Amino acid sequence: MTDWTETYRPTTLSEVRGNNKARDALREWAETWEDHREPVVCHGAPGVGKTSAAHALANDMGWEVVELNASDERTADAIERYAGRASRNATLSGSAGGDSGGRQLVVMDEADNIHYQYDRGGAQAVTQLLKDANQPIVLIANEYYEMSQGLRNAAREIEFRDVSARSIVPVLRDILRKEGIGFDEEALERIAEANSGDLRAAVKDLQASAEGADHVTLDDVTTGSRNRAVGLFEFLDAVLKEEPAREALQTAYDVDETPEDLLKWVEDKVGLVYEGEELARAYEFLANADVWTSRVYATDYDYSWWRYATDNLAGGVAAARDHTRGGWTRYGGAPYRSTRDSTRDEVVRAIAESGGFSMSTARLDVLPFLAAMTHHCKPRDLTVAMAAWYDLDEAAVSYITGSGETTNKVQSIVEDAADLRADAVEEHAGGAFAGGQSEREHGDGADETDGDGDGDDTQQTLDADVMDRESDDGGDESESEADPAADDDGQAGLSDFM
Ligand SMILES: Nc1ncnc2c1ncn2[C@@H]1O[C@H](COP(=O)(O)OP(=O)(O)OP(=O)(O)O)[C@@H](O)[C@H]1O
Repeated sequence: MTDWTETYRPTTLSEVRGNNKARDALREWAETWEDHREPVVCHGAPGVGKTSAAHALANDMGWEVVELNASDERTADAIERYAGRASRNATLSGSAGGDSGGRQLVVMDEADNIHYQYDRGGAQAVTQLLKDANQPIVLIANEYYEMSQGLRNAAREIEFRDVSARSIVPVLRDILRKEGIGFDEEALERIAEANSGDLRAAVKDLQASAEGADHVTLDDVTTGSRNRAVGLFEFLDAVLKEEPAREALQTAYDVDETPEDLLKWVEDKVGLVYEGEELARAYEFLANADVWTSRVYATDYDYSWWRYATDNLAGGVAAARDHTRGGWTRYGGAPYRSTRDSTRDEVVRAIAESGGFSMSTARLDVLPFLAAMTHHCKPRDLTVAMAAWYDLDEAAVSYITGSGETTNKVQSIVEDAADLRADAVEEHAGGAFAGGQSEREHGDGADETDGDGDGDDTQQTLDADVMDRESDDGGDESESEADPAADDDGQAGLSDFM
């Protein structure tokens, strides 16, 4: 059975129900876009039709749609690609056929999750790119005030309100007519009221109630079977501030995210609200949740373990709280770990590709090994060789070694690695990456390199060097002195990690 929330998305703005004022404002924004060139932000609760309206608008204008998720991709890069200068050139050259032809409507979902801290150039760069964009951009957000003030000022605001039951009923009626299914009016009213404000949830309930029926009566309607979709910030408020354990758990079930993602959010934000002992108790529940989510993978994707993860991350964390709290919390963007995860994914990919490993071998076996061997960038020459071999940037070296990304130490390692790579290219010879180690004494096997220039020598040398480390770990005092951040490196002898 097809998903009615997709099948019956309005194809034109005039079919968008329940938010006439917002709909008209959106149309006016698009029709005058050439004059003002502002982005627009459509905000409101989940399921009220923001995304549907943006797509319907594009259809009316004859614009293509490019969908971006603000929390998935490096936002500045994504905007640059689709709405920066280069994209204008490409688009204008192909837009000979009239005013609207060739335009792309960039629809950026989850704009309240834009992850500024780790994005190229941060909030200002994103805001500037939006201001200079050469394509119309619609930002979609649930929580307007979670967006930075700069971003809010840079974009026109259109608020989508909860859709009234009175406006939901005709949408449901239309769908059943198109499906050729009869209905009692009161059945539709019941569904509309039970999902107050959330059109998408109402359409879902309608489909569930009408399944297999040729006439929907009040008895077919299971009201309260699901609540309206809950946004992430509402969920965080419920767990961290407002609801007792049982209700918080129920709320967690209504968020459209996996327990893994919910765990990242709670873990990242709990410190903004909890303190002292309640924070410690909350972390215990989060650690449990982490164990349960890992068990899903350990059991070849048995997702039934997710239940226990949700119990812990929602019910448990809510129970860890000493008292309820009011007020407004600025939760900020997507969790820190998601950026760490994307760095990790890049590192794992680089290791897998150059080593010819599977991703899981690279992640589970090789990465921990490299991390242990180069802990806090010690030994330095090995760390340089590794960075050269895998072509790692500062974030990746920092991820593997545990040293701060912005320290001189990491930056100078990446620079030296770049030199090594350049030398290797120049010499067209294998073994060049091992330059940093050339003065070292290699153990058995170091000279078994094949010299065929494909870089295997480097791996051999790295391996050999690694073997040597057990008895030789003292060669980097100069680095410690040069780098104030190296104080914590005293223990980084290789033997500690073998
Ligand atoms: N006439 C209509 N007007 C608006 N939405 C409709 C209409 N008919 C059906 N729908 C359905 O209502 C739902 C509206 O959800 P939509 O995804 O647009 O909301 P949203 O506000 O963007 O939510 P989110 O913030 O979760 O992305 C869609 O699934 C759409 O199919």
